[in-house]
Amino acid sequence: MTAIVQVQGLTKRFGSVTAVDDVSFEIQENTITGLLGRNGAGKTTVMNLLTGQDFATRGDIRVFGASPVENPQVLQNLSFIKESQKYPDDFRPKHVFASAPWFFPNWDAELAARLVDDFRLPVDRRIKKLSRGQLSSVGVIVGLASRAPLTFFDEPYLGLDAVARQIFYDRLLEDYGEHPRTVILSTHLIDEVSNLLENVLVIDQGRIIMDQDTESLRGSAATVVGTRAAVDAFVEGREVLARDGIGGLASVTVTRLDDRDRAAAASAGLELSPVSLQQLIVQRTRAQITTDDFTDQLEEKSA
Ligand SMILES: Nc1ncnc2c1ncn2[C@@H]1O[C@H](COP(=O)(O)OP(=O)(O)OP(=O)(O)O)[C@@H](O)[C@H]1O
Repeated sequence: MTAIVQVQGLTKRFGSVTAVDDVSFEIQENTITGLLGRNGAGKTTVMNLLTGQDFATRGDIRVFGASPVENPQVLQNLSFIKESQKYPDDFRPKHVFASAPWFFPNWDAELAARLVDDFRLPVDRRIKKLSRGQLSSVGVIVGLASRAPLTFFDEPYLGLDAVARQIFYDRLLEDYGEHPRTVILSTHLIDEVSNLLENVLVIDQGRIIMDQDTESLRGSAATVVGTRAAVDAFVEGREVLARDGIGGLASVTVTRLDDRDRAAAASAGLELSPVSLQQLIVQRTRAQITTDDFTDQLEEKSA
């Protein structure tokens, strides 16, 4: 495995706001990674830093082994698709696609044409007149057809309808299968993309709170359902991510169940159900907040 992105002790401050707080991580070549987190968590800031669009306050970033800042060798291998992309005033989608080969050496015009059909994009209409979803599809087409060795999608599909989003996921997977590359995707639609993602990086308040492959993450927790007494007895002493219940029934999400635990749950008459990636991330993010609050309170008390 080759690390395409290597980040060490990265911090970005905007005045008194610490948007990225001393984070370190790596992203391996030819993988699809989800950069996930709540609003304002720091995702766009991380992407801006990795693509050389902003300067770090502190820390080290290596992309293809070098700093991305003003580095054409690195930048020509990147494609960064973001919601706030600006185009010249009189540009139409056909102008975007015609100029793309200048920026992207691997540009595939045939793929772009196929995607234009898939998304039913009016290529002759001025960009300013496009609907929200049509504008997003311009970005998605550029991101896919550019076939950049390292592609960033930052919330690429605002306004895209469910059919168009599914087309994006399907085409990304197909094309990635034929032309492997490294993709970093930031999104709030975690369950929709969960089958796409091989790794997840979860950022919260500027810190990485999860850096894991999706497979092991999925297997890391399960929800135990049954009578309250049996569930309580089973989960005692375990790490609990979430609790729910009604009347005499309880539903508790716990981590790290091995085969023996699963057999014990079955013989206690309990049901185990898998936890979706979205549930897991929401629960872990909440657990982190609670732990942070608790630590803050302790620090305040001891001050
Ligand atoms: N130029 C700036 N000046 C001041 N604060 C900023 C600036 N850019 C970002 N921030 C702050 O940094 C934090 C991280 O912002 P960022 O845009 O990276 O979050 P995000 O995870 O992409 O959020 P969202 O999911 O809402 O798009 C936020 O608190 C934001 O308000």
